[in-house]
Amino acid sequence: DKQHPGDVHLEEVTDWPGLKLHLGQVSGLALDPNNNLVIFHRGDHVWDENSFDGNFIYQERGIGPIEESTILVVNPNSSKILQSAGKNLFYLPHGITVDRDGNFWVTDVALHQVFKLGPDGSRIFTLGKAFQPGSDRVRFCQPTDVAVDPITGNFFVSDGYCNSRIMQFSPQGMFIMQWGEASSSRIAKPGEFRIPHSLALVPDHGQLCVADRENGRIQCFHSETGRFVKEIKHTAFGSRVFAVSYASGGTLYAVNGKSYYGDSEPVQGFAMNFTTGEILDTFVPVKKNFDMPHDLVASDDGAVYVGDAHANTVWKFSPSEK
Ligand SMILES: O=C(N[C@@H](O)C(=O)O)c1ccccc1
Repeated sequence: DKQHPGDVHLEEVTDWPGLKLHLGQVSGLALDPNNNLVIFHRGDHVWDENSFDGNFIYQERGIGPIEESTILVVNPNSSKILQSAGKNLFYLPHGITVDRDGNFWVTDVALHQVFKLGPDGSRIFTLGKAFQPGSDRVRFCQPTDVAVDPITGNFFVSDGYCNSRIMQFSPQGMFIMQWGEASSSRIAKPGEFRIPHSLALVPDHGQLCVADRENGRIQCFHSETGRFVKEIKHTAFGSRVFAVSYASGGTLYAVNGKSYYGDSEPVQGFAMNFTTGEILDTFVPVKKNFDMPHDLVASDDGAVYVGDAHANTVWKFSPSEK
């Protein structure tokens, strides 16, 4: 394909100024219609083992929302901050996407809500009941990501750490349909999830791909019907796949994660041929290591950005001749 022929290798842009951005836990990355990088981070808030009780109720409501800008729009080369938004709105940012009109769509796992913000960062609407986890049509449970169909304007929500479903809504936020169920046995079947963690629309194939995190696999579905199309899974993924991203041109990108029982697979980025699923390339930073790469976004010009929720860093990778 045009952007990732076999003889190209992604290498870290080691002098990218974005490495110097002062960020909290980086939970989500997106690209806006001008191909600027959008970073969603947690400022001085962290998600750790004390953040929630056994019923997924956020325990740190008293500290209030993050006061600093949680949404930064930066120049992809100079990393100059072009816009700051998302002040005093969020408690635990998670996923982000920007639609073709420049609206920001985000999830907050503490609020259990999905927000649509206008291009200026103003709140347009929210779905979900603040701080109230649930699994009906008006409540989420730690929703993880949003994807917006550029043709229909319908949007999808991956819900979530404590649910196992993908929900589809109309452009105005009316529930349309949902699919998915929890993986019950060790062998996960198609359409089952163990933390649907990240979404990637593949518009040229009419598909929505999901990072099925704890099943260590990517599942792709027909976006209009929810019908299972295929699974992409590799031994090299190890036990957890955190994020997936698709840039027009046929390449699907993903990052895996350390597993609890420390299996041997290294934590790295993957570039795959979307059609065949084969791994075309893997990539890691040059100096620092990935700690918990949490999201990634691939741009049509071949650059790939990885955000790390423990290293509090965003890395930039670009294709170079092998
Ligand atoms: O997965 C976790 N966090 C990341 O995904 C994230 O920070 O979004 C997590 C799980 C248990 C306890 C604390 C954090």
